[in-house]
Amino acid sequence: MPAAQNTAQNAAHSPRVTIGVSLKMYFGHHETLNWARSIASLAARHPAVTGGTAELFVLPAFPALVPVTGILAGTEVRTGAQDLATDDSGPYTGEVSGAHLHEIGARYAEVGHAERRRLFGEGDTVVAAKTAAALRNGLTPVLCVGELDQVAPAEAAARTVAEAERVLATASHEGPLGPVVLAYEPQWAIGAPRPASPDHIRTVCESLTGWLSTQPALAGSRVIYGGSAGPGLLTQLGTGVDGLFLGRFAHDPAAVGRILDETLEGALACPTA
Ligand SMILES: O=C(CO)COP(=O)(O)O
Repeated sequence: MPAAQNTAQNAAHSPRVTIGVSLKMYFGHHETLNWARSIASLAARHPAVTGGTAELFVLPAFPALVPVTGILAGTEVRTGAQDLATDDSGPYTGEVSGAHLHEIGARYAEVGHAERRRLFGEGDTVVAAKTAAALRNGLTPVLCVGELDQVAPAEAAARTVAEAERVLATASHEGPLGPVVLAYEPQWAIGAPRPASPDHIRTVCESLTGWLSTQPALAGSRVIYGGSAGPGLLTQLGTGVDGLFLGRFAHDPAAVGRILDETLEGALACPTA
């Protein structure tokens, strides 16, 4: 397909910027619902969302998924879970299956976050099994990848592409792959005062995008950056990344509004097919 036609099709079918928010375990229940109401009202009127320049997804805690999905119904904002089980039903105390999540309206499931790897001992095998569980249940995996220690951008890119390749190759043994959101989150930049440098982020995200372009089974995937991301970063990044994965800096809905404003500024482009 000629490049111009391909670009035109992307513009027609996929929003240019993907903005995800994980609330982690920061908010109580009522705080979560109030935040979701603010995001619903923002999304209903913000031209980036209503005009399709930005797509927004939010990942609340499990108990808030049903009410938050209800609050956001009628907007273009989708919801998802911060985790899911490797299996679809059975004796797995405390777990929530992908089938259950899809049934209640979730459309995304986060897997492989650094906090789950570090605090809950999840390794590549579990992350791959959860990725496969999301895909077979109609959920888009938000697969977090990223180097542990701060290293040079080229080394970070090599490690991160290798991680994505490893996890997705293992997931492919369980079933067909499909579009994923690859969330590049350098582990050292999570919960930090500031994000990785724009040069670092661009180098790694462009490598991930380049690798994805060689993987037809993952066509339609996106590459977003997370790790102390907030207002101003998209503008600094310009091209080379498909969006952001927000944590603390989305707690103030006004900050989400400022980030959506940035998606309208025109300097951003979507390099991912
Ligand atoms: O881990 C993150 C998103 O999943 C990033 O969190 P912070 O932006 O709070 O560092």
